[in-house]
Amino acid sequence: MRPVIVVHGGAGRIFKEREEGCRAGVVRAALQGYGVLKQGGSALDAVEEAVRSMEDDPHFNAGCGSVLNEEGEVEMDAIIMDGKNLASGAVSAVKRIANPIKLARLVMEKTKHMLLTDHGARLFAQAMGVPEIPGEKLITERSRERWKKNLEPDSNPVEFQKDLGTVGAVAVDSEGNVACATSTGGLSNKLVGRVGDTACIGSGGYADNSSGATSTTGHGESIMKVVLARLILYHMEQGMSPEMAADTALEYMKTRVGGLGGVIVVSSSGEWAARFSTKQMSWATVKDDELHYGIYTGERHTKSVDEALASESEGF
Ligand SMILES: CC(C)C[C@H](NC(=O)C[C@H](N)C(=O)O)C(=O)O
Repeated sequence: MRPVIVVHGGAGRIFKEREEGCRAGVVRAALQGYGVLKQGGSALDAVEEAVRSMEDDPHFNAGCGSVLNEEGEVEMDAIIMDGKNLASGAVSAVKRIANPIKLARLVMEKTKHMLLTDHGARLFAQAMGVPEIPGEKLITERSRERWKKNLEPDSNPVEFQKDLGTVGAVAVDSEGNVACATSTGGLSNKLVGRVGDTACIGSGGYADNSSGATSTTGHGESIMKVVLARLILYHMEQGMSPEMAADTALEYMKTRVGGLGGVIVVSSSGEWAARFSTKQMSWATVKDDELHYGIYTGERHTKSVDEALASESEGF
């Protein structure tokens, strides 16, 4: 089996100033995840690495760069899932850690549970020796400015949720195992304690070797209503291609509950798709040593991995 990785850096509107940073960020994440797969690493290791890379990148709404809740704090959700045995781990409303995706993986591997939240997740992180960092380290100038602007009485709630950047990855490895990972700061100026789709199995992501893996982004409450990630895999089980399944599920979410979003999909046989009903979604994929990436509908750049790695080391 030839390995494949697909990543996204969030759906919605991406403002011009952030476009290049997003393209570079998803490309870097895809190349890093692919590097893991090429060295014989598992799909699980690859999606964790790709998501970790984007959590560390302040251009995205995950880890450093997360949006703030109504009280001006970062609260993050993340999930990881192994298509081999349907094991998964998630955390919700976690604060003051650099990489929620790593904590989600620890929940999967070191507990009998699947989702830990807030205070309990914090105790678990301490027990696992995950360092606590000052909350300010996760807050960028951009997210602070956005939060302040959203608090103004004449602010427009539609503008609140533009240009965010949730992150996710799906992969299939050389043994044919699939995995997914998703991480987010959620929605801007959300209520304290709001948990979105990202932490919820079947909504923010799902992975099953018998069909494939998917990671989602978009309006979380809509994604949860239609259980978007699992819905896509259901359509694939019924015989649809990843692209058709993604489009059908996104269309259903739009017509049934008026929600917009984006998804990345890989099938166990290595077919992939990156589809969205929003204006934009940053995405990148590597298959057969070829990198593809884009942001707008119909935009697709292609480079060989060698060429991409060379421009990476020159600073992209
Ligand atoms: C408004 C949307 C289109 C922007 C998108 N947000 C999420 O994916 C949030 C995540 N699903 C949640 O609800 O917690 C983004 O961050 O790019």
